[in-house]
Amino acid sequence: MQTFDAIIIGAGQAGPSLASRLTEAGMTVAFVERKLFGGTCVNTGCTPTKAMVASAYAAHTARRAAEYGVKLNGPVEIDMKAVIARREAIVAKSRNGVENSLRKNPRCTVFTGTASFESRHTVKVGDDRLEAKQIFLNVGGRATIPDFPGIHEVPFLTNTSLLALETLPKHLIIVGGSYIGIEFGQMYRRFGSEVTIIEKASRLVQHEDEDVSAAVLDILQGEGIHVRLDAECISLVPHAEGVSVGVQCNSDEPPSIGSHVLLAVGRTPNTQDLGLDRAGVATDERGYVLVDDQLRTNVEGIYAMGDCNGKGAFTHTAYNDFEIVAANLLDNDPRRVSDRIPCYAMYMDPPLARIGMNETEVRKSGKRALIGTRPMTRVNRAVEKGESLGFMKVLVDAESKKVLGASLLGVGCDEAIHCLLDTMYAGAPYSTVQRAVHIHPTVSELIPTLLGSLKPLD
Ligand SMILES: Cc1cc2nc3c(=O)[nH]c(=O)nc-3n(C[C@H](O)[C@H](O)[C@H](O)COP(=O)(O)OP(=O)(O)OC[C@H]3O[C@@H](n4cnc5c(N)ncnc54)[C@H](O)[C@@H]3O)c2cc1C
Ligand SMILES: NC(=O)c1ccc[n+]([C@@H]2O[C@H](COP(=O)([O-])OP(=O)(O)OC[C@H]3O[C@@H](n4cnc5c(N)ncnc54)[C@H](O)[C@@H]3O)[C@@H](O)[C@H]2O)c1
Repeated sequence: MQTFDAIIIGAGQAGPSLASRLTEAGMTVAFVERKLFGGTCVNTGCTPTKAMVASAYAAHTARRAAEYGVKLNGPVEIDMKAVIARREAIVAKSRNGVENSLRKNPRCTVFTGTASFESRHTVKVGDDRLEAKQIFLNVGGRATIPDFPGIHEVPFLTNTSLLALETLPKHLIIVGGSYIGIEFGQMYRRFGSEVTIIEKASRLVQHEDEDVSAAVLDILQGEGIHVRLDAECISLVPHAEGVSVGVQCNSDEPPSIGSHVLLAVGRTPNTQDLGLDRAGVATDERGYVLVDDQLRTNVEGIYAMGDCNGKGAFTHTAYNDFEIVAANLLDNDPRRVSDRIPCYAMYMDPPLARIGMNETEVRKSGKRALIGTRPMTRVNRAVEKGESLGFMKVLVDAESKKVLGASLLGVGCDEAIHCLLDTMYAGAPYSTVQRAVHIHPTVSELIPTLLGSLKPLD
């Protein structure tokens, strides 16, 4: 048995930073990772996809070159091997950075393998048995593999295996019309694949407002992506061209025939092989570790951070979990999950940025509110760049005058939205941003104008 002050399981977005803080505070740490340092975001999530989104954007802009008065001496061609090499160079730098910082840390001992609990304070990794009073879980999640009829008869792809594909799919069928489906769908369309997105809801990104879903659909269809909605019953059958994806059980709607199928229907937490029952750690029915507002599980000394606790599903929420745990344990600062304001972006082009409540949620809440909307065609910078698709929408509490939330779909909106987000964190009224002088020409400069257009939400 090897004894440490702490054991951290999983090198995702929270664990490595926590290892640093704990060892700086003089503690000894056993760090366990079974596969790739940096976890999902670095290896199979944010970093590789955003690197490929950048390549796809370059291809898209090159195809539009003539609109900008730029001549190309031939059609735009994609070199997938070069796209992948660029992506992998970016990923490797990040992954190696995380791994090296852990291995170089003299107070941190790295174990490679799958960790599972033997009891509340002991964990097994291969032949090693580790013991600590404090144990931190940062085990993340993986693509959900639904139990579709025929699923085991076709070679389906997930976000991980698609990244390993070196050739361009002739026709990529994507099941799931949310973040992963849309980001990959637009990217592969721009690389030259035919793409069909199949979604069971009656609209794409169903958790967004209807006008946002409609604008996203328009943009994707405008690039030649086929979208099939209300797909209630997916089935998979091998086909001479690859795979046939049935969408309905009770009607004779034709299936979609493609060369490859990507499953993008959500994530499953990596908690089933952790032996949580042997430690007595409680999970919900989907396998997410139950935690309180300071990320403590029901067992003293065991904490869960990142996607595996179901309180967030993003890199920034996983990192914030590290900050919360470190602040409570080391800084005598009672930070809490409930202090954070929901925020995220979907990296289609143009990006969709979201903070706080959307219009549907505000209406449901019954709050008296003000709403402002503006099309991106009113943003000079977007027009000058030739990228004026999308719109901005902001909601404000009619009484407190504080920003309730915003949905910004447009070029640069993933950055511009932070002036509203920071106003929310500051607890300041919307007039603070409305009166701020923003730089011309930027996308952010339309936000004061947007706030000047607020009207009662009827
Ligand atoms: C395609 C895709 C694109 C994404 N894009 C974005 C984006 O643009 N922005 C954003 O904010 N989020 C994005 N996300 C989500 C983001 O990747 C995750 O929210 C984030 O990585 C969660 O981090 P984590 O620390 O919870 O766990 P992870 O990063 O998943 O890390 C968990 C680690 O634990 C290890 N592990 C698991 N079980 C064990 C065990 N028993 N023993 C030892 N090690 C174990 C795993 O190998 C892994 O390395 C994306 C996700 C995907 C799939
Ligand atoms: N930009 C980002 O921050 C980013 C990018 C990619 C992924 N992510 C993270 O990864 C997670 C997973 O993303 P995701 O897109 O796989 O999941 P998701 O849960 O966001 O969306 C899944 C989609 O699949 C649909 N679906 C579910 N079952 C279906 C079925 N049987 N047939 C057809 N459609 C079905 C759902 O209606 C939904 O639209 C997200 O929650 C997000 O946190 C984030």
